[in-house]
Amino acid sequence: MTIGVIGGGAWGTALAQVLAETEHVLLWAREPEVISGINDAHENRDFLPGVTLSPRIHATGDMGELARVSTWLVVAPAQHLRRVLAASPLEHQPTLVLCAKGIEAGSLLLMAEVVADVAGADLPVAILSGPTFAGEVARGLPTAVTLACADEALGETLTARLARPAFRPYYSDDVTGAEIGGAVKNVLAIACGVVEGAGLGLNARAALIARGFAEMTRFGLARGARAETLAGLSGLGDLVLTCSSPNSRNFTLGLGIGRGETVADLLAATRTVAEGASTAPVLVEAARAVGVEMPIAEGVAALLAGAPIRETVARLLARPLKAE
Ligand SMILES: NC(=O)c1ccc[n+]([C@@H]2O[C@H](COP(=O)([O-])OP(=O)(O)OC[C@H]3O[C@@H](n4cnc5c(N)ncnc54)[C@H](O)[C@@H]3O)[C@@H](O)[C@H]2O)c1
Ligand SMILES: O=P(O)(O)OC[C@H](O)CO
Repeated sequence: MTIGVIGGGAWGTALAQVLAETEHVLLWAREPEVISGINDAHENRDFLPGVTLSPRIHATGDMGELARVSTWLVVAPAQHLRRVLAASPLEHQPTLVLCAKGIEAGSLLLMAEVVADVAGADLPVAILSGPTFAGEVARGLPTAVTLACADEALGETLTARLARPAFRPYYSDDVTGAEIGGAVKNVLAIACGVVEGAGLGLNARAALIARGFAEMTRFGLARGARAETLAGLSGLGDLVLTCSSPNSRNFTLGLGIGRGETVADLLAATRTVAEGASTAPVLVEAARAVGVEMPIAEGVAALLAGAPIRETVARLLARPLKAE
């Protein structure tokens, strides 16, 4: 085995498939049926059905096996990252490439900050983020991502290591910017889904994307991100993708809310994760903590808590007029 992946959801499986073009991949998954499906039938029917997986991917439920490889792509959902890492053999000092998009509830920490909290700041960490629907990546369709790492030499090594003919990472040293773009776009995708589901029109969706991007930028700058990172693949690139397609789980959650379904029913009906649902209230709290206004994110958090759509939209439109 040459490289590890933690998390056998759609994204962990798609990344394993891309890496397996040239490497042997050890994939840790939680679900016994995912492990046996990958090893015996070369398919992850639960989270990425319809894709024949490389025989170079070996799935395991034993975290201890990860000690055999020194680089791990960590693809557990944001709210589970801390617990999953705490159970892993971190004492072997692996290099971690973090692939979840979110902010931890309670601590308000970004993913790299969670790692520093769990394992100490010395562990080498990078962020992989960008416009990446798992199904497209797994099918080998052209995709570009941001690979952010504060250590330039390591970042460039990882960029070269993860690149494949149709999978193109761009290096950045702005870890915070890459993290914030990915976390915030999920919340805005829910808003765009609501607009679609409630039939509020394409003008409204374009306004949400543009004003949502302004919110992302204000929050990012306040947290030390750079504007050009937020305007790149991991920010604006992913925002445009996720806000314009029902292939997005976050957009689809919003679509259901917009059509009048309850959030509880929508979340109960799926095993897949819509990170924006847990990120929205956390983002609102994190923005308040740095004195940044995020009215769209607040609207999404209110809708997720059960506020009526009509009132939430009216509140957004009634805000004082201001300069763009
Ligand atoms: N699917 C994509 O297209 C895509 C693309 C880029 C980034 N991401 C990000 O990758 C992360 C993982 O998403 P995904 O799409 O692979 O997941 P998924 O929705 O396909 O599957 C859910 C995942 O959550 C895991 N899970 C559920 N309960 C858990 C628990 N208690 N502890 C640990 N893990 C648990 C499951 O094992 C499974 O791996 C998310 O942060 C997501 O935003 C996803
Ligand atoms: O399906 P979503 O909404 O989780 O989006 C998947 C990826 O993050 C798109 O880049």
